[in-house]
Amino acid sequence: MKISFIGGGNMTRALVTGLKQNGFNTQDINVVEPDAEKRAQLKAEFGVNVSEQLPSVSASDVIVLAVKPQQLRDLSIFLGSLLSKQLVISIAAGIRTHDLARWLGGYQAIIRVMPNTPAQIQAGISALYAMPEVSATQHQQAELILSAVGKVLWLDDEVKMDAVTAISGSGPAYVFYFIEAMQQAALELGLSQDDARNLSLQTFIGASQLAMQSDENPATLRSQVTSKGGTTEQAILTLEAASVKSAIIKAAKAAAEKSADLGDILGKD
Ligand SMILES: NC(=O)C1=CN([C@@H]2O[C@H](COP(=O)(O)OP(=O)(O)OC[C@H]3O[C@@H](n4cnc5c(N)ncnc54)[C@H](O)[C@@H]3O)[C@@H](O)[C@H]2O)C=CC1
Ligand SMILES: O=C(O)[C@@H]1CCC=N1
Repeated sequence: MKISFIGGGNMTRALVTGLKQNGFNTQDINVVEPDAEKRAQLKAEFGVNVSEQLPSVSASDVIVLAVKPQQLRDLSIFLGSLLSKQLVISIAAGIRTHDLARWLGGYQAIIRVMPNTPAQIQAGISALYAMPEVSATQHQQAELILSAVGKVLWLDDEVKMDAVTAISGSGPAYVFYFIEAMQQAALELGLSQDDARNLSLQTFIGASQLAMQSDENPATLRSQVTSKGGTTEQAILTLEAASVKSAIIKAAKAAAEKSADLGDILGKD
């Protein structure tokens, strides 16, 4: 299977890293990227083919659209004439498949995907939504690519993509934000950089794995850490007083709303 990525930025790098680590032949990957420095870096780092020219994608079985949502329309209007039988995968936040199909001149072999950056260590999770016209083989092609870099779930309703974007697409940023705060606290409490990093990250990994493997819900697991009159209780009381949980919920809802807005606004053209 030959894959072309259009846009050689953060998410393409994450996907290509994961695919390479999983044994995918990078000679079968082509990246179209206007920035010469990025092209040279991608070629040197991954051994992929790179091009400045969009027509280079015609020879691929799968074309992954990995440009910013705001860049997708202009690109798609040109891309439409180059398509014959390829599967088009769009990872752009917010952009709905029927708008993309319209920009591509009525081309409907489209799967919309929301991946996330842990794909680069094959620990991603991607949600996929296929237009009804997508063939069984094309479903398998998309699943093969995305399952090489993490877990995969299919959505039956494209509307859910806004929620997925807010949770797993943007989610790594919320987790890194929390880790930043934990590390800063560790430093302010007098620990070294190394100890701050190790203690924070191993705590995140350990707690996540425990939550994954346990039958208990996170609130119960939290209560098992929280001794009455103890240290955790003081921390949780402080978090509650600062409305941290409701701020996180509000943040995710703002992300979902932004995804829907991008679809509404950019889809008008
Ligand atoms: N970064 C993330 O965590 C995630 C991003 N996404 C989506 O992936 C897409 C790309 O995001 P990033 O990689 O973060 O953005 P980015 O800005 O890092 O990469 C976009 C790349 O596209 C290139 N580009 C611009 N116009 C182009 C054109 N006409 N032809 C070819 N390449 C062109 C730019 O030079 C840039 O290198 C976005 O639509 C975003 O919504 C989806 C899931 C997660
Ligand atoms: O921030 C963004 O718009 C993209 C989509 C999900 C993660 N990054």
